Amino acid sequence: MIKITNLSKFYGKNQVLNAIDLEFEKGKVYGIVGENGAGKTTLFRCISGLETYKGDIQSDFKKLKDHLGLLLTEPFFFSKITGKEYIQLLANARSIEITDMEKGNIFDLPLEQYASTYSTGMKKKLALTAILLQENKVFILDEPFNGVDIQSNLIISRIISKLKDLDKTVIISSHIFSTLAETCDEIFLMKDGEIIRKVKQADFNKLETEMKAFTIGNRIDMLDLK
Ligand SMILES: Nc1ncnc2c1ncn2[C@@H]1O[C@H](COP(=O)(O)OP(=O)(O)OP(=O)(O)O)[C@@H](O)[C@H]1O
Repeated sequence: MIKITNLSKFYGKNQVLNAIDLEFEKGKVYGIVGENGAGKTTLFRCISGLETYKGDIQSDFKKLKDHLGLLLTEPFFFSKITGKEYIQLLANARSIEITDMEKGNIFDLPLEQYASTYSTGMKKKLALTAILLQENKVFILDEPFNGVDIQSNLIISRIISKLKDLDKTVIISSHIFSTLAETCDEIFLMKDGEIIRKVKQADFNKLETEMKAFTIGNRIDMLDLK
């Protein structure tokens, strides 16, 4: 279990997270939706220990970040590191020995190639493969479906279901509501750094309708297309 209490984050004078209270349980998949700039990535970075913050993040683990795999929206790789070396590097950080690299190569990536020369989607798939092979207990996936081909998206959906079955905690952000609705047990709606709705599976349809009405209702009249 991860319990976030009264979490706030400022960049200078700009408050980007405001008094967030959230709980994430084992064996559950959570979705975070919200417009661009709502604070999803910042929240993920705080949970992952990459940012300082005000408030409290408690977990069942002595050090949460030793059990957490974070997939960034745009993973970064140093030059002259092959896909294989990158996977090995992350495995070493958890003292895990990978005996059969090809078996773990779920997306069939060219692992002998430098990771920095991969395409956008390939980079995302490599970063995901590496955190999966780390045998983490908690996975935070920032827009995992974005920029990845259809077949790989299906694989990612299957992986998320499998992680749930393995009693892991999975937290995903996505702008594709239908994908989240198919995958998640609970969805949190963020706006301006706050969690404004916590919605269980039974009410996903209602949330989607509300979100669409809000967006279209406010914006469409402003369009003056010629
Ligand atoms: N390093 C930073 N320094 C200053 N401000 C930042 C920094 N990182 C993010 N922000 C600001 O924090 C706010 C939240 O950004 P964040 O990236 O968390 O949003 P998001 O919900 O993930 O957006 P998106 O859907 O576009 O990925 C934005 O106003 C952004 O400009």
